[in-house]
Amino acid sequence: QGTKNLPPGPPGWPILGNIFDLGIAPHQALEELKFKYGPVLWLRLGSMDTVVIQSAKTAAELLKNHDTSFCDRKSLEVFNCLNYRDGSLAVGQFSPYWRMIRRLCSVEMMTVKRVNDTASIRRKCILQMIRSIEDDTAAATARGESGVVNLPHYLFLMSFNIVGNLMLSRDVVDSQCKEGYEFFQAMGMVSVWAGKPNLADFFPFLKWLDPQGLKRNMTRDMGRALEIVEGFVKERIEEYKFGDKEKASKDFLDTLLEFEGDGKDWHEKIPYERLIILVLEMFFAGSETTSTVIEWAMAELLRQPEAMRKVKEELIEVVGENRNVEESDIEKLPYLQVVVKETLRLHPPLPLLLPRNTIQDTKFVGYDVPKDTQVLVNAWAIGRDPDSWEDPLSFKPERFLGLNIDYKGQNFELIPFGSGRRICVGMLFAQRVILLGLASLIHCFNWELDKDSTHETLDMREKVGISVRKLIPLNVIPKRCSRGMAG
Ligand code: HEM
Repeated sequence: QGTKNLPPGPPGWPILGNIFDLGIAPHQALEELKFKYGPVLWLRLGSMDTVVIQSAKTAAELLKNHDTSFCDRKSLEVFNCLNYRDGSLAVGQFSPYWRMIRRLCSVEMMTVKRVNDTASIRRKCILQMIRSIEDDTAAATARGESGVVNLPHYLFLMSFNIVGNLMLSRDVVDSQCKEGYEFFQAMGMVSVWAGKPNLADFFPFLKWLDPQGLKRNMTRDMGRALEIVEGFVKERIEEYKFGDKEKASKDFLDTLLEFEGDGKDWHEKIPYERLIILVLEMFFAGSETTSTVIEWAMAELLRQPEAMRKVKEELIEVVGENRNVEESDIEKLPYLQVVVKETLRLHPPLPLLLPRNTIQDTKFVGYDVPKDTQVLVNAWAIGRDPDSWEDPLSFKPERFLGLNIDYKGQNFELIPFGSGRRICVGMLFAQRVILLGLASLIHCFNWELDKDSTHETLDMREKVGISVRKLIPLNVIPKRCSRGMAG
């Protein structure tokens, strides 16, 4: 790199560079390196230059003061199949198309009004989840079994269905929707292929060889998922033609289909192929991330019976026992809110956010960062940084009471949704689903751990994939307690 003043980092191997420094849980391995090299780290991953940012102060510098230089994305090689990247908002390049979609999301689809107007969708899907948990537990008990449920399974179905209703106004995973199950399966596999480390990301000369077969598998499964979404889109276009469907309100698909240009960055309709990619992407971006947070929150609360008791008491006081929790109750549930903040601090589902890429040579906190460098922000390490947090590894929701720190991209010690131009577009939706989902689970049931664990021994190890989940899915026994949820 000639005379450039690059950030410090560990020496690398010839050709391979620092690939082995990443280990199986890169966010954890990178945090270790921070203690030796400081909060701005330089790595060479094969032929990919990488900068890692690991403190609140440097993250603020990057995402507030240098966001323009770092607002491009570095995309994984598996997303280069089926022209996915061209249509994508999340891994798409910083371009007029990206600006147009981003603006459409912020101004039309993800506004506070739209989020408020879709409260009934979240309510319906969360009630469906509660009912399935109840029915399955009753059936298991009737068979003489213990009634243990695999909580993440129900959570994932619930959040997947919420996205389906927001995007397409339909229960995608439903016995009435025959393609739904196949779509659900295909999307599960898309997450698997996207979550596996791929040698072709580090060595571009391996791209055409696809040595692990990841791109081949992705092409098959994403291809199937796109075909199914295309079927849904065609159905909608037919409905428009015959005008046979009265809809109370527009969904995401209507907004995309009706769009005809913004007079600024885009002057035509959204190309059909890209529109399908965008719909699919919302399932990908919005399901596992959201459900994972609820699972971690439940696991933390089951380890701390005192905190669980406080959430429950607050719910009984505000909601009572004879009706369901509503979104309008949430603002009166301060303890629930801090439980969610504390969960997002310790368990951001995307610990390294989504990789950025530099669009130009940039001087950053005294270092030179060349054009086309991958930039990772370790939100996981920042959330556990002793310089920002007292007793950082303990789950203590109380720390947030009376503290004006939120996760909306202004406080850089807590950035699970990122910050700046590329901050998560689904943040408001996710926040509502997490709060209402968690509140409803705790309001309706008393939860016990299965016989293999106690609150002291519950396994909290992480599994790294497209998001970071619990290695051992949370298996719990629900005991029905509230009389709400009947309707
Ligand atoms: C707990 C739930 C979620 C978490 C933690 C999360 C986190 C993130 C993060 C860290 C980013 C990258 C931010 C950056 O680069 O600064 C992101 C981007 C994005 N998220 Fe989320 N997300 C969640 C839920 C959702 C939901 C529900 C949706 C949509 C329905 C969504 C859609 C997106 C999209 C489209 C982007 C790309 C934005 C862009 O590149 O311009 N996310 N999310």
